[in-house]
Amino acid sequence: MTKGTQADVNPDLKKERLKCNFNIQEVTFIIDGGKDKTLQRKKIEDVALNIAASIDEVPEECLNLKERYDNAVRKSCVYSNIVKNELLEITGLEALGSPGLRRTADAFFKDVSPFMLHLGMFVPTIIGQCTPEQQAHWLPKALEMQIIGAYAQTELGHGTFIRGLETTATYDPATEEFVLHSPTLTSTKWWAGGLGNTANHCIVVAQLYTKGQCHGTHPFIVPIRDLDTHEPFPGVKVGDVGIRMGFNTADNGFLRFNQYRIPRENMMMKNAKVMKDGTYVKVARHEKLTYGTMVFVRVTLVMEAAFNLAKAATIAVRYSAVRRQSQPKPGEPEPQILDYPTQQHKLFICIATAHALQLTGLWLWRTFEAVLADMRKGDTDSLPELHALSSCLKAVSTSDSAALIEQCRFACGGHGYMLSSNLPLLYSFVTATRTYEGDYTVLLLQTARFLVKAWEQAESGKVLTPTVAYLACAAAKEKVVWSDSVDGMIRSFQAVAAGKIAACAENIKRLTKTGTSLEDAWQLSTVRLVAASEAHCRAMICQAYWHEVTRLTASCSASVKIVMEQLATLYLVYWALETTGDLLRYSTICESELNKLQLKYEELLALIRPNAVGLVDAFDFRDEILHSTLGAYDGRVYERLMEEALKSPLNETSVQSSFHKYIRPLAKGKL
Ligand SMILES: CCCCCCCCCCCCCCCCCCCCC/C=C/C(=O)SCCNC(=O)CCNC(=O)[C@H](O)C(C)(C)COP(=O)(O)OP(=O)(O)OC[C@H]1O[C@@H](n2cnc3c(N)ncnc32)[C@H](O)[C@@H]1OP(=O)(O)O
Ligand SMILES: Cc1cc2nc3c(=O)[nH]c(=O)nc-3n(C[C@H](O)[C@H](O)[C@H](O)COP(=O)(O)OP(=O)(O)OC[C@H]3O[C@@H](n4cnc5c(N)ncnc54)[C@H](O)[C@@H]3O)c2cc1C
Repeated sequence: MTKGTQADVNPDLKKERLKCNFNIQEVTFIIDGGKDKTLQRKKIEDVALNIAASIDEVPEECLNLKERYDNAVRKSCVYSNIVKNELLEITGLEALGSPGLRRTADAFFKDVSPFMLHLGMFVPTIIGQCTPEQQAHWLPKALEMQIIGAYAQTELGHGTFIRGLETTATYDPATEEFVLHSPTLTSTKWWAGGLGNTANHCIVVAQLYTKGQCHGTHPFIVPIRDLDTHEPFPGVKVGDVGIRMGFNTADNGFLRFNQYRIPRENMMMKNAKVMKDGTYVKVARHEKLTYGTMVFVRVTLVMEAAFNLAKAATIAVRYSAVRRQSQPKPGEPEPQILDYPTQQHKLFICIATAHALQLTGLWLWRTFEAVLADMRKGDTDSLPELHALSSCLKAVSTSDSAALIEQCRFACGGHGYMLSSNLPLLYSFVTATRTYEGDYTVLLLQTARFLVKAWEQAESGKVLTPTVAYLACAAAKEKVVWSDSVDGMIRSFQAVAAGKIAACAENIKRLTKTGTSLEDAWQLSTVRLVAASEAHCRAMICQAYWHEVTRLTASCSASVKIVMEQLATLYLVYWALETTGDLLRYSTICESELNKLQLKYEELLALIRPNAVGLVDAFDFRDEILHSTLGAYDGRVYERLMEEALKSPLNETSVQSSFHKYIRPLAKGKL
C-alpha cells in the first residue's frame, strides 16, 4: 500500500487504524498463503510498480476506443519486458502464475491487457496439451514474446456446446497438412481475447477429420499473421468483435478460415495424434482431457473472484469510514456511514466472502495439483470429482463476487458510480467471469450430473469420494437437528444440499417411471438441479473456509484467531439467514432459533466493526493497484475526486465548441 505520511491521512481513517485490535500482517500472510508468498509478492510489486507509477499521462477512460487499445498494447509491451527481464529473474517460471504478477498487472491496466489471454490460456494450453517436443518448440517463443497467442474455441453459433463447434481441420496425407475451414457464418471463431488485432498465433479448437472420419474437437496451433508485417495470411479473416460492456482493451476478436493449411505438427498432440499416413491415435486415458485448459482456468478463477472482491471491499470500507452522512441523533455530528448496521450488513459479508473464496481457492489449487500428479502417473480416477468441484466453485465464486462488487458500488452512493472509484470497471470485468470459461447455469448442471450419480451410490451404500461423503449420512432422509454451532450449521447446509439432490433424483426417477425419457426427465428437473448444485457448493465453501481458518490460525496470535473466526462465523450465519426456507425444510430449526440467529448476526456485525478498516488493510493493496479515488490508503477522497474531475477532457476549456456550433444558434433561433 502507498502509505504516504501519517499527516496526509484522513483523521477518521487514522482513528480506525488505531482501533484495530489484531496484527494486520498476520492476516495478510494467511490470505497470501504464507509469509514467504507475501514477501515474494511484495518483491514483485516493488520492482513492477516503480515503472507503473508514471505509465499513464491521461486516464485510460478519457481516451477514445482506438487510443485505448494502442495505449493498452504499449503498456503490455512495457509490462512484458518487466515480466521477462525482472520478474522471471525473481521467481523463475513460477512468476507466471504468481499473485504478484496478477496484482501488478492491475497497476498497468484498469481494463484488460490484450496480452492477458496469451499468458492466461495460450501458454497454459501449450504446457497442458503439447508433447514435450512441441513444448520445446513453442514455449520459449511464447515466453520470449516472439509469438503472441490467443485461444479461439467459442464460435458465433456455439460457446457452451463444444461438441457442436463447426470449424473443421481435415488432414491431407498428400502434403501432411491440416486444412482449416469455417464452413458457415456461425462457425466464425468469436470472442477470443487478444485475437482481433494483437495475436499472430492462435490455438484453434476444431473438429478433426482424417480418413473420412470425424474424431471430435481437438486443439491446433495456428499462425494467423505474418510475424514481420502483421498482415493476416491469405485464407485468414480476422478482426475485432465490436464494443463490449467491458474488456474493451482486451481485443476480443473473430476469425474465419478459407481452406487454410497448417503443418501436421501444429496439432497439439499430447492427448491424441494423427500419424503421417492419417491414422488417428488416442493417447489420453480420459475422453475429456482436451478440456484441460478450461479446468485449469476455472480453478484459477476462484482466487480471481476473491481478489477482485477484496479490491471492491477495500474501496467501499475505506470510503465508508471517511464518508459522513445524515443525523440519526439530533444535535450530534453526522456519523461515519460505516457506523450504520445496514452499511455493515452490505460490506462485512464482502470481506468474509473474499476470505472464503481465497481460502477455498487455495484449497482447490492444492486439490488440482494432486489430481495433476495422479494423472502424470496415468491415474485419471479423480478427474470427474475435480471437474465437478471446479465447475460449481467457478460458477458460485464468480457470481457471488460480481453481485457483491455491485453491492460495494451501491454502498458508495453517487461517488461509487464514478469511473474514478474503479467500482464500475471492476464490476464489468468480473461479471464477464460468470459467463466465460463456462456459463453459470451450464457449469452448475455439470456438477449436478456428478451429484445425482453420487446420490445413487450413497443410496446403494457405496463408498463416496471426499467432497460428497456427507451424502452417506443424509441417505437416511431425516431432518437434521439444528444447532447454531459452526459444525451444526455446516451439517445443516449439507443436509439442505443432500435433501435437494435427493429430491432431484426422485423427480427424475418418478418421471422416467411414467414413461418420460431420461433426457426429458433431466431437463424437467434442471431448475431444481441448479439449486441443488448451488446448495452443495455453498456447503462445501462453508466447510472448506472454516476448516482452513481453523488450520491456519492454529499458530496465530489469539486476536487474529478471534477476528478470522468472527468473519467465518458471519459468513455461515449470513447464509443461514439467506436460506431460512431451506433450513426450515431440511433441518429442525424453528422460529425462536431463527430469531437467535438474527441476533447473533447483528452481534457479529458490531464485533467486526472496529476491525473493519484493519481487515481491508490486510488485503494489502497498494494504491497503484486499487486505482480508486474512494479507496486510497490515505482516504483523501474528496481531494482525489476533484483532482480526477479536473483531468476530464471536458474541463480543458471553459467553453466547448458545441456551444458555438449548436447551443447559441439554437437559442438565437438560427439552427
Ligand atoms: C511472458 C510474458 C507475458 C506478459 C504478458 C503480460 C500480460 C498481463 C496480463 C496478466 C494477467 C494474467 C491473469 C490471467 C487470468 C486468466 C484469465 C483467463 C481469461 C479467460 C477468458 C475466457 C476464455 C474462454 O471463455 S475460453 C472458452 C471456454 N468455454 C467453455 O468453458 C465452454 C463450456 N462448455 C463445456 O465445458 C462443455 O462443453 C460442457 C462441459 C458444458 C459439455 O461438454 P460435453 O462434451 O457436451 O460433455 P457432456 O456430454 O455434457 O458430458 C460428458 C461427460 O464429460 C464430463 N466432462 C465434461 N467436461 C469435463 C471436463 N472439463 N473434465 C472432465 N470431465 C468433463 C461430464 O461431466 C460428463 O461426465 P458423465 O456425467 O460422467 O457422463
Ligand atoms: C469477456 C469474454 C471473454 C471471452 N473470451 C473468450 C476466449 O478468449 N476464447 C474463447 O474461446 N471464448 C471466449 N469467450 C466466450 C465464452 O467462453 C462463452 O461466451 C461462454 O462459454 C458461454 O457460451 P455462449 O456465449 O455460447 O452462451 P450460451 O451457451 O449461448 O448461453 C446463453 C444462455 O443459454 C443457457 N444455456 C446454454 N446451454 C444450456 C444448457 N445445456 N442447459 C441450460 N441452459 C443452457 C445459458 O445458461 C445462458 O443463459 C469469452 C466471453 C466473454 C464474455
